[in-house]
Amino acid sequence: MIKDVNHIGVAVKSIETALPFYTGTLGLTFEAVENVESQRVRVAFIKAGNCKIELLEPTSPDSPVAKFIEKRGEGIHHVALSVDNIEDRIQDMIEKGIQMIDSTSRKGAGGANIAFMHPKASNGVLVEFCEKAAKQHDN
Ligand SMILES: C[C@@H](C(=O)O)C(=O)SCCNC(=O)CCNC(=O)[C@H](O)C(C)(C)COP(=O)(O)OP(=O)(O)OC[C@H]1O[C@@H](n2cnc3c(N)ncnc32)[C@H](O)[C@@H]1OP(=O)(O)O
Ligand SMILES: [Co+2]
Repeated sequence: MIKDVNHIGVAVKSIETALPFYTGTLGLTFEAVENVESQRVRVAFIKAGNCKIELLEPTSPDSPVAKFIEKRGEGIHHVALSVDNIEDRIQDMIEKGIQMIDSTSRKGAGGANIAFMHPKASNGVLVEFCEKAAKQHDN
């Protein structure tokens, strides 16, 4: 089942430069920063009620986020939806003819299982399915 919006990914050139706007100007709470090697990004999570903003800073020039910034500049990169049973959700999409970038889940930030849908399949929006690691609590 698709439950709610887990986070909004925002591509930034530098977390250090971008963070003060979210924490200082907007007054939101910084949660954690983490290197996600498999995606070649450093991420910072900022709590916004029940949702999060995920700042994505590329750690390699050929990473998806670096390519995105080069083509489109900084900005909203993806919408992550919380799901139960991610492998079933992926299969369901594939059966419905939706182009998934990941046909099985990968490890994302905080040990979550994640999978991306191609933006061409979802009106130009990169959608991430996100299944929380067993240890994580709800938000
Ligand atoms: C840490 C983790 C977590 O939350 O736990 C994360 O979020 S990691 C977040 C970072 N990881 C990822 O994004 C992994 C999944 N993404 C990818 O595999 C890639 O970025 C693709 C989405 C397949 C695009 O790669 P590709 O090499 O095809 O690049 P490309 O520049 O040629 O893009 C092909 C077409 O997709 C569009 N496109 C590219 N990135 C897009 C995005 N974020 N949102 C909407 N459209 C996008 C391009 O403008 C282009 O459209 P036109 O053809 O019209 O010009
Ligand atoms: Co994400």
